[in-house]
Amino acid sequence: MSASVTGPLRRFWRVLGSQRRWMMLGVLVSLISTLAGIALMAIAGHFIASMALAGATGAVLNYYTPAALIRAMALLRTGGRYVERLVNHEATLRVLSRLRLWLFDRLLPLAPARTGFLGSADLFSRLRADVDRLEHAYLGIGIPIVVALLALPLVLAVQAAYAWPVAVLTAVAATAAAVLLPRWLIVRSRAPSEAMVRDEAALRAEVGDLVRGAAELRLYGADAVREARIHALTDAQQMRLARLDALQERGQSLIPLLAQAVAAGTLLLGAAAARADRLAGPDVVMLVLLGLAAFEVLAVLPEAFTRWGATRAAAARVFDLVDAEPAVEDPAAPAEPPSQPDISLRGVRLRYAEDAPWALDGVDLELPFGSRVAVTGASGAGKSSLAAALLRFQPFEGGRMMWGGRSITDYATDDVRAAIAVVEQRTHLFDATLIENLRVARPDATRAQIEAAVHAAQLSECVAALPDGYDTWLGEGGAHLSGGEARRVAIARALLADRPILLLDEPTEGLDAATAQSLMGALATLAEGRTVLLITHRLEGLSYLVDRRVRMERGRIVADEAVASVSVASCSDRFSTTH
Ligand SMILES: Nc1ncnc2c1ncn2[C@@H]1O[C@H](COP(=O)(O)OP(=O)(O)OP(=O)(O)O)[C@@H](O)[C@H]1O
Repeated sequence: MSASVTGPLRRFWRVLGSQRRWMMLGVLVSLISTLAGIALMAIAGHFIASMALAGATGAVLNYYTPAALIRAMALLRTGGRYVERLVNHEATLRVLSRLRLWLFDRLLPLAPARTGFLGSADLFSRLRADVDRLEHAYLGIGIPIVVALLALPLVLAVQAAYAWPVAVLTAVAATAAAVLLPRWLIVRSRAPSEAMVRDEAALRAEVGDLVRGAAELRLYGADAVREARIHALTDAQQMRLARLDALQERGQSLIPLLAQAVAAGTLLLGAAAARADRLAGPDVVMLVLLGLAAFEVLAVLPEAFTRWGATRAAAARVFDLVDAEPAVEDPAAPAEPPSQPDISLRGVRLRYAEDAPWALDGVDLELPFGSRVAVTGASGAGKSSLAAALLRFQPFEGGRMMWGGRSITDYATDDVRAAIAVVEQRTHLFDATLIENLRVARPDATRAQIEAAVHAAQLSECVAALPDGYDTWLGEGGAHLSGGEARRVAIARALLADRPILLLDEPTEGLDAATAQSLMGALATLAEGRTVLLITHRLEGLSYLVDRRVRMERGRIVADEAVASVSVASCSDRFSTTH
């Protein structure tokens, strides 16, 4: 089979690592039980024919040996099937967990710069549906094909030992069933299978969008258009499924035809050999049954090969994803993180594609440890790009960026990120309990540390009002919290993480003026003793956090000025005065 047909699947095999041992054990047990089934049929046929012949001729027959063999094969087949289930169940679970962990390990360094181009639906589809398909490759494709390829030569060898023309006949028909038919099926099923895998993600995205945007669509009367698109995609998928089913059925109906032809041919050849005294009557029966049993093993191949195209497409999509290079690579020997992360940018340039305009076009900025600077500017000025460069999510191309007196490129990206706490407008809250959401920032935080952070973020009252306190489930995206409360959770996280640099990206955007005002104390407490980099369109209402302001325009810093200090009672001050 050509490399383009097997390539992604071969790579998938290599990814499985030590789990391959379980898969090979599964194949071995399946092979044993399959061979036991074939032998059972052949020996039983031989035995019954011999008994009939002995009855007719009055000859003496040793039936102890065949009877014992039949019993042994029956036990081996039944026991084998049972063990096969157990081993293959274990192997499938191991394959799935190995694949998911492998995929997550490779995806994490790519986020967000390299995974952002995929919609969440597409990413989810690759993580779920494509990996599920690969998991089924083992049971649905691997086992049937490998067992058929290993069992067939053994059947042929036994046939050849009795009558080589019968073995040749079976081999020719088996080649048609095991090589030509699969080739035809793979070629014919490739286009619909690949389209099916691709459209699955599109369908998921459409349905997700329809559900999330249902109110908007209804309001503007646009739901019919969306529904029509979903219907069209569903119909196309149904048609492809029907095409694949028809192909599989056509393939499957050919196998019994070939089996019958082999049985008839074997009978003719066997009868001729029996007449010439080269073969006994019961041997002919055994050969016919051996041929039929061999074709039973081949009968599952059409299904396996029609699945091949979709599985190969799924493997290709998964590899496509993980083969993306991380946007920023770690150095081979990262430097030790500095004790004091002073930041200095000189002529830093950044763009998102080779032919894209510069998002940062020669930025000079000094941020010694403890400085408190606001970066302002209109939409598209380059504020978020500055943050992305600092967080090492995006590489910068020109100039230099120093971190604690050394080039930032000398440090591992994770070490740089570990020094920065981020509070942004859209902090992600997980569909989990409040305490789990807080522990994201510090998995080993003690209860006392969590309570202190919650207190400083002025979230205590909210926690007390929640039905299960810290164990309250927050819902998808923190749906059960108000915007202000969600922002306080983000602040509590940043307090727990306790990092020297604080990056605030529009920390009060989207909140009403009163809620934004009520966050002042918590934000002021969070900012205490750290470098503060505040990214905002408007400094109004946030100037208490900074003492300097730089203004950006088209990727450059065009103004750098002091901000009159505004003092805000920090959370700790407030609490000390009220107690
Ligand atoms: N992920 C991205 N891919 C391609 N271009 C991008 C990306 N992010 C930003 N840009 C482009 O880079 C330029 C600077 O955008 P950036 O988001 O840094 O500005 P901003 O000042 O943060 O704007 P806003 O306040 O609206 O977030 C813009 O032209 C923008 O279109």
